[in-house]
Amino acid sequence: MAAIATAEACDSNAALLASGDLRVLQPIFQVYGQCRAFSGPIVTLKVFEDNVLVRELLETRGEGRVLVIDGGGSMRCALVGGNLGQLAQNMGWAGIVVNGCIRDIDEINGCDIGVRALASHPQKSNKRGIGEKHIPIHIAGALIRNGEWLYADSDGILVSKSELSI
Ligand SMILES: O=C([O-])CC(=O)C(=O)O
Repeated sequence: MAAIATAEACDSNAALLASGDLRVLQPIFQVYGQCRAFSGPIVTLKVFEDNVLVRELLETRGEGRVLVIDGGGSMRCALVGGNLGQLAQNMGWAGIVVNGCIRDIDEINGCDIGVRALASHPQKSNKRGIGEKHIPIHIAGALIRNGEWLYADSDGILVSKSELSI
């Protein structure tokens, strides 16, 4: 997929930024995974210290989409680890953005996907299966809706109401 540079996208889409159709996530994320730049349609998920639904979604075909998880910013456990990173790669997801923590960082850094998360944490999450898929979420100062587009590179992360053209 042709990469769109986030800085260039901001410079050339001032009207979209002003209207809110293009949003810049606050720079709170650490960079993990082999793909420093990635983009795709967004699948949203809201959970709290429970990653059963994360696995459920990553077991479906990614088709170049990006899973964006609102984990409530919890610093008490990891929502994604090496197994789920490998699963995401194998199922064709472009990347995962986590408002929360991840673990098995060395394994995740070997996966051919892009990953952003707040931090690493060695402890696994609960396995109750509680959460909501495909709902609007609010992370890093931005509202994110299922089906919108995400663009991430070394400069930051953008969310766009529709696909951006170069
Ligand atoms: O299963 C989990 O809770 C997450 C994990 O450690 C992995 O994906 O390897």
